Amino acid sequence: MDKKIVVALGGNAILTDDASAEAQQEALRKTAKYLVQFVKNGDNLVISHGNGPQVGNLLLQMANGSTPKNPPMPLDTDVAMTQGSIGYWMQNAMDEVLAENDLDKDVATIVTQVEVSKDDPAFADPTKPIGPFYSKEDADAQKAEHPDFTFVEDAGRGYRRVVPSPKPISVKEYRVVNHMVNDGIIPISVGGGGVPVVKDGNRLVGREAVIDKDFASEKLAELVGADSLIILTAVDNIYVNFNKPDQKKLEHVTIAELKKYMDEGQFAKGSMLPKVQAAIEFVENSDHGQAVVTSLENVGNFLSNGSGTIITK
Ligand SMILES: Nc1ncnc2c1ncn2[C@@H]1O[C@H](COP(=O)(O)OP(=O)(O)O)[C@@H](O)[C@H]1O
Ligand SMILES: NC(=O)OP(=O)(O)O
Repeated sequence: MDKKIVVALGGNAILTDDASAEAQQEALRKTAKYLVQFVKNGDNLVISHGNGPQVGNLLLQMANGSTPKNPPMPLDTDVAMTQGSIGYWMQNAMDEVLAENDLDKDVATIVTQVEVSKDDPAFADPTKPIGPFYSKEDADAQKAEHPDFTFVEDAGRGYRRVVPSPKPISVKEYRVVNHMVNDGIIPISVGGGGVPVVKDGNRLVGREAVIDKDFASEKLAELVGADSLIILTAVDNIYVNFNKPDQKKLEHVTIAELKKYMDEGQFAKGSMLPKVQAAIEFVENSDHGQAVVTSLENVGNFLSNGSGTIITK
């Protein structure tokens, strides 16, 4: 009750297999029905979300339709555009579900800039998958057309374009987010990991990259002094020996235990590993905070009986 919580939404909260606006809005209406349970519980929500599929699709759309007079926009601007579109869908869905539940609350999206280092080694080593999956042949054909693009095989599901993903240092608008949440408003912030910017004197200059939304959510949770960082994904729990006959669900786990499992290589790079790293960082850097990894569908159980993976000091 009355806790400040940052909830990071995974890909399945927005996009299933249909990338139309209508289908994503429908998915977000379902998501909002789960999120409203936190509001009913008396928690003060800050919502964040990913944008990997959407920002990659936007780049493709712009590449296909661009002319010299109507040029494609750079990736930092594309991240801001997806913050706007997904934020609009999300706040619209939340408004509807809050009204259905007779909850008088405002929801608003903040275009959020996230500071990164210009020297982050990630700029020279693209790792963040965006956009659609390709067959090997299609990825090779794209590479021939755009030699500067990098494609990698993504967890046995096909090939995807990858872009740099620098680590967040700070969230420019965190005080705005904090004012809003302290005033009872539900902010949607660091969407798509936030717009990557580097400091140049008084200017913040956009950089072409996509920040991991779990890391950006962690940084925001730290900066607003959240009680919990809740990472919602497609599984109810983190597992050790995931998808093996002897897989074991983690329920209450300390950061020391989680680090040991991480060192054993239990968490897949690019999927569960960043969530585990973000959870550890939040718990380590906050006085009293806990991190939770669970699914949207399990939010009710988490609130009633604490089911999910709960990470504490
Ligand atoms: N050890 C693990 N425990 C639980 N899930 C894991 C583990 N390793 C990999 N995963 C996979 O990671 C997925 C979450 O990552 P991903 O789909 O990239 O996240 P997001 O929800 O942010 O889009 C889970 O749905 C699961 O399939
Ligand atoms: N920016 C980001 O982390 O997006 P996804 O979660 O969709 O990959």
